[in-house]
Amino acid sequence: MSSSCGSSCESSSQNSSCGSGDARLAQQDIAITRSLGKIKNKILVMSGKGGVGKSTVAVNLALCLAKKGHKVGLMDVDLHGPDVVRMLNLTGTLEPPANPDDLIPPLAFNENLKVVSLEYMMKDRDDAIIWRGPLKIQAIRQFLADMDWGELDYLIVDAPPGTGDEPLTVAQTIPGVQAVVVTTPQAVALADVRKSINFCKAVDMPIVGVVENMAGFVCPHCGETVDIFSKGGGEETARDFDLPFLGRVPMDPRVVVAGDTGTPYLSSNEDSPAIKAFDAVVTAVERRLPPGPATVNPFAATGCACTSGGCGSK
Ligand SMILES: Nc1ncnc2c1ncn2[C@@H]1O[C@H](COP(=O)(O)OP(=O)(O)OP(=O)(O)O)[C@@H](O)[C@H]1O
Repeated sequence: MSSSCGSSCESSSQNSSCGSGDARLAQQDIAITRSLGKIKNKILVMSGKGGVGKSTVAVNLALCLAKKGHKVGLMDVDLHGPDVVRMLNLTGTLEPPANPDDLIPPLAFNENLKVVSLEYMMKDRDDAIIWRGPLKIQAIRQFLADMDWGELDYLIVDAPPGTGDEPLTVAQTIPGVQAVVVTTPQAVALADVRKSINFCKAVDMPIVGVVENMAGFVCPHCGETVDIFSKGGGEETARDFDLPFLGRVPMDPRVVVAGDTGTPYLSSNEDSPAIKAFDAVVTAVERRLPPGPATVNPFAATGCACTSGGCGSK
């Protein structure tokens, strides 16, 4: 990647003490704005707690939007557990451009979906990244500056759980980014999701809405729903914070198999409760963030970005 400051800056932070640090950051900000300039909607998928299905939601959100004909980018900034490449069974590598000053084209999953993962920075898939915050921040910024996304309706960013360096960097670096918050319905996850919501408020990142994942298991034999992780907590939290509830996705063993084998469930044409649920979530996202001109804060002017006018949310 075309870093302009060489290795002496590698351990620098956003507030670098390197003599040319401020100028370099300003230059990088310009590069990021240019790289993301033709993207209408940027969505950070985040969760308070690990393992609630954030990457699954990010991947399926991207796939479903692409399936509906939108131009979509998917970026995995989970340095410690990048799963997107595996979930999509992407085998290619990022090719450096012929001219080092040119931007790097992301991998194409299909004609509507482009993908980039920080996993491509690792020599070996099983290598562990052992980096402190400043390096992570710099890596994400560099990736944002160097990618050639072109025109997109949606850029979906998958960040690690919690409110650490990665989501913070995304929130502070990507202009107009908005959050989709994923949770499971049980109390321990909900306690953490409230932190995520408060994080969004603190960094002034609008929230598109809350998704409740793993919301009940539909028995394939009798069709009865078993609420393994309790019920309705995500919707209740959304209501408590006056946020749109985007929908609930049930547990489905096929989602696990799909993620493990890299054969995305959403690209199948099955008519299952999980697929219908993902579809409903995507429709809710499309309604709140139409693939038209970008809006920086859809909640600021009218209190509600819902184009149907019927959601009742603030
Ligand atoms: N609706 C679902 N039904 C069944 N399994 C699911 C569902 N959603 C996610 N999973 C499974 O749960 C596991 C964790 O999901 P995922 O990796 O998406 O979570 P995460 O929140 O991104 O995790 P991490 O904290 O590691 O980033 C995966 O095996 C995934 O296939």
